Amino acid sequence: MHKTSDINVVETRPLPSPAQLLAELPKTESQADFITRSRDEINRLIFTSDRRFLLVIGPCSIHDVEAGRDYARRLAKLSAEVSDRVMIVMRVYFEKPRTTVGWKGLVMDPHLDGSHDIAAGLRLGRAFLQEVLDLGLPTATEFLDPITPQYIADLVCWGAIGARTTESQTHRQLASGLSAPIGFKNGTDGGLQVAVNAIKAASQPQTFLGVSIDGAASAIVTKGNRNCHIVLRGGSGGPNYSADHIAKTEAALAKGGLPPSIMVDASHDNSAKKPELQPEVIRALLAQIAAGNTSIMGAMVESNLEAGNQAFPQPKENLRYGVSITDGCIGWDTTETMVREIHAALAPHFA
Ligand SMILES: O=C[C@H](O)[C@H](O)COP(=O)(O)O
Ligand SMILES: C=C(OP(=O)(O)O)C(=O)O
Repeated sequence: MHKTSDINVVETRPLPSPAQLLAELPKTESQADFITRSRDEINRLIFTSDRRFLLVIGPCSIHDVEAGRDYARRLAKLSAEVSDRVMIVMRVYFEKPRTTVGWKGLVMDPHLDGSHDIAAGLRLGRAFLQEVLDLGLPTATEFLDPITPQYIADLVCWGAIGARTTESQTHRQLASGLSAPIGFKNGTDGGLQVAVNAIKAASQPQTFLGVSIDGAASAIVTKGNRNCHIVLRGGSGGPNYSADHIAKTEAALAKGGLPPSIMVDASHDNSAKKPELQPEVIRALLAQIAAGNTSIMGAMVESNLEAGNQAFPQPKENLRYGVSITDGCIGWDTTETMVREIHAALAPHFA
């Protein structure tokens, strides 16, 4: 008989079940309290008239947990300094969507050598999220693989569905069952409607295929996640954070029956992938807020210990410490200056 399946499959490697990993690295009671409080606070900033600014900031991806730890410690201090007006949430991104191919993140390839030791990646990711939470920093991540959330989503305070997957039914269904607030990026072509449709789909009950906490193939039945919003990240036609773009986004949200709540990603196509332009994007947003805008509730910034990025793959021993191996970031000095600038600019709203 002709073989008709697994023709292109080389190997199927068993993974621990989500329950096994959760038992190995259990969440503490204080982490659970902190996650719940952080999610509530994020939802207040997204959906109420609370004027604190939600800033999702951190490396494009975590590839070296030692550098990630160093970054998180610095960010925790900075966060405490500005917390009366700015709520800082750290980007702890472990899964990278690729335009074609490339390193897919710490969960998929933790040893950075193409060995794709996913079990080790999930373990490393879960442990690192706990370290960040223990520093008093809420965590943000992108959900890409539909099974990964079972292993880590209980430790995530805010999640993103990326520009390449906002239109995917699989990701909308997934978001409908997630417990954290979720930001849907606009499409890579700049299209807003895909994000509006995604927010609507994710808010509804859904049934889809997934794995249970014990790792068994299951039908997952969700209630719908009502805590979703749009993230503007620019597109192939250019940036989309100008007052005119914000007004168009407000109109698209209103037409979809959604509240006017917008996060702007200062990176990606909003800075033409030139990381050093991110502070200018943030300044433009602050100017709109100063002029009376109330729909811009927060921003996203890609920041690391050192500015820029470095080529990858390359031998691990040649990698420069604290430099992104995915998209370019602003460095720590610029980060501090920019965050303090946001804090100062918001003073009039808290007088
Ligand atoms: O944020 C990261 C990247 O923009 C995203 O993963 C796509 O990367 P790529 O176009 O280099 O594959
Ligand atoms: C991949 C990312 O963004 P986008 O989906 O907007 O390209 C990201 O924020 O890391």
